[in-house]
Amino acid sequence: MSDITFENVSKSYGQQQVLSGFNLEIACGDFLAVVGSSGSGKTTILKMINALVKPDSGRVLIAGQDVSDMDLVELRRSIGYSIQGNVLFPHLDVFDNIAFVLELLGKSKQEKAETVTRLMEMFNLDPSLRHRFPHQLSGGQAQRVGIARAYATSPSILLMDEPFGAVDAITRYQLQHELKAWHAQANTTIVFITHDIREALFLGTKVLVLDEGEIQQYGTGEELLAHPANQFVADLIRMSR
Ligand SMILES: Nc1ncnc2c1ncn2[C@@H]1O[C@H](COP(=O)(O)OP(=O)(O)OP(=O)(O)O)[C@@H](O)[C@H]1O
Repeated sequence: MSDITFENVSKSYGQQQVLSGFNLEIACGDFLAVVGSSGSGKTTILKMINALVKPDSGRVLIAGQDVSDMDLVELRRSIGYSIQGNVLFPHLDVFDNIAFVLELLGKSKQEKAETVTRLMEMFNLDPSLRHRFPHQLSGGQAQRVGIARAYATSPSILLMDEPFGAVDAITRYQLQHELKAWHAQANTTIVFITHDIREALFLGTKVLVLDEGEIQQYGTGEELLAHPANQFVADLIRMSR
């Protein structure tokens, strides 16, 4: 497991400043749910952790090491990345989608088979789905395959950008419960982006409320519910009821 630190990070896209002097400490093994309005900088923060976006100034550290000094292949291997919607390779079946990175790493046939079997069990995918193609899966199954693929190398950090945004309410509910139960017994730090404060409060061991690149509140769900730091957080929580 690794802790993640943002140290005085600033980021602009052209004229638009998204983050300015941003500081954040994410502890090992936490499930951090980041919630905030559209355009508040959530995805920018997430992508800085796996160096898809680079800060203009300041540093992002994983276990004390600046990500910009790390080997990109190593870095991305140690960080799983799961995003919303249709992310599977359409021409590969479930097995090959999940085994994709293992194949790149040159793992043996047996190792791939064992890992895929374990991951399918872990993420509640029936073995009969092994040779289905993405278009033959339900939205929930496809999302589970996407998460299994992101977790194929047993990364110590899993980044999830609205992974349940594209599925129906019942599937979303199931996936939320499965993910929460799985995290409770996994040695993985999760950073999970959502628009939904209810989802954030349910899943997060910590919740970060963001607005226009500024942290409005950072604490446990209980802390947010009992002591909203400002009107923005109070309004957000009112919406969840
Ligand atoms: N590559 C880019 N080029 C230019 N502007 C960008 C780029 N990426 C993001 N932005 C802008 O930066 C701001 C923050 O974007 P970001 O994706 O981090 O927000 P977000 O909170 O994840 O939004 P959403 O919830 O809508 O996905 C937005 O105004 C967005 O339009």
